[in-house]
Amino acid sequence: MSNFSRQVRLSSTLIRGIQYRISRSFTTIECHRPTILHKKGVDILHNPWFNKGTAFSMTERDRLELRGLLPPNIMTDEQQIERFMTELKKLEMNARDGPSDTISLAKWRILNRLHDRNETMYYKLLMANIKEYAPIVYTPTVGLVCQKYSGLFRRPRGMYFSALDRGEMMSMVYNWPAEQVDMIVVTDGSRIMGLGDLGVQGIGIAIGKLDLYVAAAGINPQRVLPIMIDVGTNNENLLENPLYLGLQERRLEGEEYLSIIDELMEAVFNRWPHVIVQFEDFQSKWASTLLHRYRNTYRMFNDDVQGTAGVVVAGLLGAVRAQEKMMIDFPKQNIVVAGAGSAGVGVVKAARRTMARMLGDSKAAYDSARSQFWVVDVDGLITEERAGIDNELKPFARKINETKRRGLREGATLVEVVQEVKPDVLLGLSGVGGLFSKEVLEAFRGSTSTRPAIFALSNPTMNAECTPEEAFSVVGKHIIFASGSPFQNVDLGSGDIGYCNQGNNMYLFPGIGLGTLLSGARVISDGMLQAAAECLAECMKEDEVVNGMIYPPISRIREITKSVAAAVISEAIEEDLAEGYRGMNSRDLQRLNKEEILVHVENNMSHAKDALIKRPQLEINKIGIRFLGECKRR
Ligand SMILES: NC(=O)c1ccc[n+]([C@@H]2O[C@H](COP(=O)([O-])OP(=O)(O)OC[C@H]3O[C@@H](n4cnc5c(N)ncnc54)[C@H](O)[C@@H]3O)[C@@H](O)[C@H]2O)c1
Ligand SMILES: O=C(O)C[C@H](O)C(=O)O
Ligand SMILES: [Mg+2]
Repeated sequence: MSNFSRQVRLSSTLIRGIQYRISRSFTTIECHRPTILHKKGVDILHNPWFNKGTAFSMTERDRLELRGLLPPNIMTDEQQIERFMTELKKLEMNARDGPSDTISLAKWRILNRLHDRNETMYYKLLMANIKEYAPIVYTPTVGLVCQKYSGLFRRPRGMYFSALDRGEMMSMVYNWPAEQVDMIVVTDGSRIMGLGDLGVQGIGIAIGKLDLYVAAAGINPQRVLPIMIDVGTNNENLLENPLYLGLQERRLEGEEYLSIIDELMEAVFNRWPHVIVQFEDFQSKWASTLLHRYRNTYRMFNDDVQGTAGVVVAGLLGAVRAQEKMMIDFPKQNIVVAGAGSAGVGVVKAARRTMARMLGDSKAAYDSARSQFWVVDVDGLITEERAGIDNELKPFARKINETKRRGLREGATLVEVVQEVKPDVLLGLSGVGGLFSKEVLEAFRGSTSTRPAIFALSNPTMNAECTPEEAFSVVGKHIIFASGSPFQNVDLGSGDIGYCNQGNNMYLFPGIGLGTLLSGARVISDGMLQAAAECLAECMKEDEVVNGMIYPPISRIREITKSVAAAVISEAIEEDLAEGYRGMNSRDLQRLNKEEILVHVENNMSHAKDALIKRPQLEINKIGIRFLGECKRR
C-alpha cells in the first residue's frame, strides 16, 4: 500500500461518519471516502460550501493559497457568529421604530447573503438560534419574501422548471450538481400561504421549508433541492409587471398541467430514486388530485394536506388533555372548521379517522365521528344541499334534518354556526385574516367546554383568523390558543400569561421526511403519518398541557423531529414497507428496538450536522493539501 493510500485509509477511519465530497459529486454519509478539492484561492472563498471566511487557520491559508486574501485575525466559528449577530442586533436597534415588516425583510436579506457566501455558518447560526431566526427564514417573513421576490432576487437557489421545458426535464435534472438528493420541496406557487397565486415567486416557500429540513432534521444541505414548477400565473399584477421573473401567461390547466407535473416527477425519481418529494402550497384543486395521482407510486406527500392534518390532530388531542379529559374523550369534541380547502379537508379527514379508530374503527364509528364536525367555507355552512360538492367533503356535509333541527341551513354564517353548536374547538384554515371577528369570538364564549380551543392557523401573520390578544380578551383567560404564525404570549394581568402555541406543520414535515428517508419506505402510508401525529401529541408533558401548551416551543424542534422520524420508521417496519437505507437493510431495521431506532435517527441527524459544521475544517485541515497536490498532478 502506498503512503498516500495508507494516509487516506487512516484519515477515513479517523473521521468516520463525516461525509466527504469526491470530485464535484457529493457522496452518502456511509461511504467514508476522501475528498478531492479542485478549488483553491479565491475560488474557495467564493464557494459558499467551502468558504469559512475569517475562520480559515494559517495552515489552511497556506495550503489553500489563501494567504493575503483574508484579514490576518483568525476567528473561531463562535467569534464569527458573534460578530455577525452583533451587527444584526445593531440593525434591529437602529430600526426598532420602523415597521416590523421592514426590519424582518432587512434581516432576511442579511441572512440570505450569509447563505450565499458561507453555508456552514448560515446553518450553524440557524440551528443555534432557531427560535429567533425561523420567523425570518420561514413563516411569516418568507411570505413577504415571496411577495417581493422579483425585486429581491440576486442569486438563483434551487431549480426552475417551466412550461417551456416540456420534453426536456429528464435531461435538465442533470444540470443540478448534486449526485444525491434526499429531499425536494416543490411548489407551483399557486397558493402561497394565505397570499394567493404568487407564480414563480413561490420558490421562497420551498427554500424556507428546506432550511428547516437542515436545521431540524439534520438533512445535509447539499442534498436538498427546492423546485419551482412554473406553469404560469393568474395573478393580474404579476402578469402585468415587466419585472416579474416568471412566465407571463395564464396557468396551464387540465391535462396540459398534469403532463408537466408527471414529467417532473418521472425526471427527479429517475435521477434520484431515493428522493422524497414534498408538495407545498398547491391550490386545493390540484393538491388532492396530485396527492392521489402519485402517493402509491412515488415517495411523496403533501405538506398542507397531510403534514397539517397531523399537526392539528396532535393539537386537538392536546386540547382534550388540557380539559383534563382522557384522550378517549376526543370523539366527543364538537369542532367548527372555517375553511374547506386543501388544509381544512385534510384536517377533518384525519381528525375523523382518529376519532373513528378510538371508537372501534367500524363503519358506525366513522358515521358517528362525522357528526362532530361543522364545516364552513366562503359560502357558509356546508350541507347536503351544496351544489357541486367535492367528493372528499361529502361525508362532512351536514344532513338537512340535522341542520333544520338546529335552526341552521345551507350557507349559515360562521357566527350562526358557532352560536348554535357551542363547539369545543373553533378552527381556522381559511386564509382570511380577522375572520374570527369580535362577533364570532363572542359567540364562541358560549362553548360548553371547560377549556375551549381556538386554532387560528392561517398564515402569514396578517392572515391569522384572530390574534391571541383578541382571543384571550373576548373569550376568556381559560382558552387554549394556537396560531400558524408565531405570536408573543399575552400578559393577562395578575401574573397570568396567555400561552400562544404555534400550530404549524413545521413540527411534522421534517420528521416525516427524515423517517421516510431512513426507513427506505417506497411510499408514505397513512399509518406512517398517523404515527407521526400521535408521536407529536405524546411529546407534550402533562404539566405543559395543563398550562395551555399543546405544541412544544420551537427550541425543541430537533428533539421532536428525532422522535417523529423514529415513530415513522417504526410504523414503516411494522407495515413491512421499510426497505432500509444508509447501510441498514430491511432486516437490520427489523432487528432494532425502539431505543435503537432513536439512536439510528440521532446518528444520522448528527452525521449531517457534523458534516455541515466540521466538514470544511476536517477536509481542508487534515487531507486538503494531499488531495490538492493529487489534483495538481493530474
Ligand atoms: N398552520 C399551518 O401549518 C398551516 C398549514 C396549511 C395551511 N395553512 C394556512 O391555511 C390557509 C388555507 O390553506 P388551504 O391550502 O386550505 O387554502 P385553500 O385556498 O385551499 O382553502 C381556503 C378555504 O377557506 C375558505 N374560505 C375563504 N373565505 C372564507 C370565509 N370568509 N369564511 C369561511 N371560509 C372561507 C374557502 O372557501 C376554502 O375552502 C392558508 O392561509 C395557509 O397558510 C396553515
Ligand atoms: O408555510 C407554513 O408556515 C405552513 C403551511 O405550509 C402554510 O401553507 O401556511
Ligand atoms: Mg404550505
